[in-house]
Amino acid sequence: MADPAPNPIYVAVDTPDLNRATALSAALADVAGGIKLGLEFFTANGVKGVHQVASASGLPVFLDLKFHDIPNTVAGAVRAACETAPGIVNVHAIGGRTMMTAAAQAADEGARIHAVTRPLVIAVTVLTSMDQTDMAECGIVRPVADQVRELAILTRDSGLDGVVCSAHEAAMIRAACGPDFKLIVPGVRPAWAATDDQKRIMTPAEAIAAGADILVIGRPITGAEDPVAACRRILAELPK
Ligand SMILES: O=c1ccn([C@@H]2O[C@H](COP(=O)(O)O)[C@@H](O)[C@H]2O)c(=O)[nH]1
Repeated sequence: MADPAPNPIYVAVDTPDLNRATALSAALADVAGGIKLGLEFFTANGVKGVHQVASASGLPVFLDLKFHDIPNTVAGAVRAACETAPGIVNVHAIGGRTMMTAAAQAADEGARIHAVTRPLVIAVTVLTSMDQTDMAECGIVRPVADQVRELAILTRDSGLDGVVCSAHEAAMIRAACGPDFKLIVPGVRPAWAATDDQKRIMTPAEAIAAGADILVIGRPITGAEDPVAACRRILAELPK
């Protein structure tokens, strides 16, 4: 019999509170596919905090620090991040080809230095909290989808493993970058959840149908009265 599809839900545990993050991650161990730790958690708790959450849940960790700096600095950050044994690390695609290539090479080196499995290296295209108006204010006036497409192709050509994008661009990137290119999709909102600051959103079922490999979902789960029940409810909404 074929292996069942992996649980695609990575819960964004966005809190500076190590005890809360640890308890939440442990509670979600049976209903989530992974834990996503970002800037808020890492700034407060660092490498030790990541180890604590990872061992509490036993789930893979997406270390979402979105590095964007000169190539040498990003490479050093990716090498250092490997100490946390993350399943996924990421950079901003807008940092360009040389920076992304350096990040990919640094993941090889970091995995060797820290004797861990090499993490996937992913690039953020355009943040899901931004729409056409936000982009225009930053001087980017072409359609968001065109910007995302060009950055996704640059990411693939730089040797990275995939991108962070909204579900709106998932099918287009899948067609442009191929079946093995990982599509990690935040900005996911069940019909019953608030939109918050996300602008390019889709429901979990729509995002999977569009081709997402991983759904990053935070507040609809972590802000719920019963986060485990909320995660289960989302899981039940996904196509079987
Ligand atoms: O384009 C992006 C890239 C990263 N994120 C991160 O995903 C989660 C989403 O949390 P919600 O509470 O479900 O909105 C959050 O940690 C962001 O930093 C993103 O939203 N969009």
